[in-house]
Amino acid sequence: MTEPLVALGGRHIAICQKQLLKSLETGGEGARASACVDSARSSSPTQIKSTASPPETEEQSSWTLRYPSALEIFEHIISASKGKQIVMFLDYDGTLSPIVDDPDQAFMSKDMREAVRDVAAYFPTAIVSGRCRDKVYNFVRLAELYYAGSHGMDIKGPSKRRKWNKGNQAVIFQAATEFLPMINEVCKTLLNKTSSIPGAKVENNKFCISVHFRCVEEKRWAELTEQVKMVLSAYPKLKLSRGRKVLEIRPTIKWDKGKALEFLLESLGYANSSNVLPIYIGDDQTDEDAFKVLRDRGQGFGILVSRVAKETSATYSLQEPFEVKEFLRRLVLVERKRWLLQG
Ligand SMILES: O=P(O)(O)OC[C@H]1O[C@H](O[C@H]2O[C@H](CO)[C@@H](O)[C@H](O)[C@H]2O)[C@H](O)[C@@H](O)[C@@H]1O
Repeated sequence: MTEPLVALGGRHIAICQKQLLKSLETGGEGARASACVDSARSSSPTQIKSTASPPETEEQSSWTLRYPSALEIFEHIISASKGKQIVMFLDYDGTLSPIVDDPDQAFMSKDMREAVRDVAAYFPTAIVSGRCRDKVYNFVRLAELYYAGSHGMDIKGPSKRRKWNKGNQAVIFQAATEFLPMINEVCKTLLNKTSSIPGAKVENNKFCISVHFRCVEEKRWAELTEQVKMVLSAYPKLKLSRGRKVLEIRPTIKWDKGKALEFLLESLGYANSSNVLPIYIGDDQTDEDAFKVLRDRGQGFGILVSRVAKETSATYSLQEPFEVKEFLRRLVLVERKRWLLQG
């Protein structure tokens, strides 16, 4: 199992995750409870006005002790990757692009695109998103990546040739095609039922649907949730979960971002390999399925992007997309150096 590290005053100490959780029991519980209370509101602050970091609370520092910054323990990640092929999995919203009010305006920066392009030159790289695959492709626009849209239910290989693929443009996996008519029908009904709630937005993500409430007055959140639940009561084959100020509707099939990660590792020939180090970076509830898969495999690292303390199955953390970019850049620098040294 890949051993996590804890950063203490700049020093890094390998520590068993269970011991650490036990030693932090009191602080951990507090973090869990308040993370729950604050989830909808603070898991996704509407706008962050200042770039200055507020002083760290006790809760926050015990959380970063449990889930150290992937930038601080960077050298540990590098030594764990020696002799192994890193495979990079990246969520989109809140990971590569900052969270914004309008989902259609969630662009990634030019710098971030460059960082992802560089990473993909050295490591097989996949975007795993709740969005519909075409939409997330239009934001990222890199043909050398794998794309898993609709929370991993719609996977396509790179159209640009890399040494680990055959330039296969065909859709390589769709887990929920029989749900398409149902999703379209529910989408229409939801558009109609939520039209009286200002700010509500229904997004058709092909095999799933997002109902956004980021721009809805807080006093109407419950009403919107009730409307959605009412519509869904006629569709027992669809389930509801919650993301960052969004209600996510998905088929009840046993397929999620974790399954997509396993599917992609298998497609790359790493199903039972110990020579692989998968790294999954994500910020949202649906990314937890992928973090759990890595934890259960005892392989690789899940990195949660969050400014606030949250219960997670990830091993490490990063605070925001800017830090994700730094992490990707540093990985590329190290790999470039390795290649140069190998001649
Ligand atoms: O798996 P992801 O790539 O993280 O997608 C999850 C959802 O992300 C988008 O919504 C979130 O980002 C929006 C733009 O910043 C924001 O306005 C919204 O409040 C967030 O929940 C996307 O629009 C959804 O379809 C995805 O399911």
